[in-house]
Amino acid sequence: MKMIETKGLTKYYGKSRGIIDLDLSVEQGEIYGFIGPNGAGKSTTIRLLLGLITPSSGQAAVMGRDCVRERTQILSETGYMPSEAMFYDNLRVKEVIDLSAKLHKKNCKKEAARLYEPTSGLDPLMQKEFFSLLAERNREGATIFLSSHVLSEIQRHCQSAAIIRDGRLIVSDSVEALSRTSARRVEIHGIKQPPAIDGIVDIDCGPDSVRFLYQGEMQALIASLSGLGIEDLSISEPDIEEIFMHFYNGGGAGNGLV
Ligand SMILES: Nc1ncnc2c1ncn2[C@@H]1O[C@H](COP(=O)(O)OP(=O)(O)OP(=O)(O)O)[C@@H](O)[C@H]1O
Repeated sequence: MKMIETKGLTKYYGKSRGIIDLDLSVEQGEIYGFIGPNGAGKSTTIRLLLGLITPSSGQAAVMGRDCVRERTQILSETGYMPSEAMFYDNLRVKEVIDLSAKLHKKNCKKEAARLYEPTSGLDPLMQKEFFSLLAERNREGATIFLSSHVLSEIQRHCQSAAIIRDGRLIVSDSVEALSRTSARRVEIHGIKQPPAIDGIVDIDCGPDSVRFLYQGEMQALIASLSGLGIEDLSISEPDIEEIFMHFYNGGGAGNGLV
């Protein structure tokens, strides 16, 4: 069963854009990441899923229930923890999670779906506790929808994810597919400028080294380096933050990774 499904979901606040034409699909039992910068539309989407606001157009369903007509049932079966909950300093993470469940249902183990906007204001130890509790709830059967602007967090804890920017879906896929790229992070010591070939972005020149992202034939890169007096060379996979920054910025919906 689809735990969350939206089709063409759109919300305008007067004339200002909330989200536009959002299609999401979250399977039962997933920990699903929802990634986007500030103002992208993450909270708007969650408020729509909980039926707290009504869409301008399009549909949304949680556990097969319509988010407008069946909002009361959705609220009684879903846990929601907004990021602001973390500002109650004297509550422990577990207490906040359980409180959000108890607000709606006595036995949180039976709870079917949970929506979180969690980690602002959490110190690293609390974050660790938070994610281990989420994993525990997930093992008990809860589907988790985790909204965040921290990509590495999503990469570590989610199976699938959607990336949203300026109110629109950029891409949704398994985290593994989202992290896959042919681009490489290259660091070279002994030169001050990158080699003169195509496919080089994000150049960072040091006094005796240069770092960049390279997308292209490895042979072409190696050939371009010959005779440059290189002392050391390392080639590694870029992390998901770099992939997002350099290969999703400016892309439209449906763009695949490089
Ligand atoms: N009540 C409101 N009235 C008018 N505009 C709003 C309202 N709530 C949100 N917006 C606008 O909708 C857009 C999406 O905001 P939203 O809060 O959903 O983004 P977000 O991704 O959750 O951001 P953040 O990570 O900062 O919480 C923004 O441009 C925001 O200014």
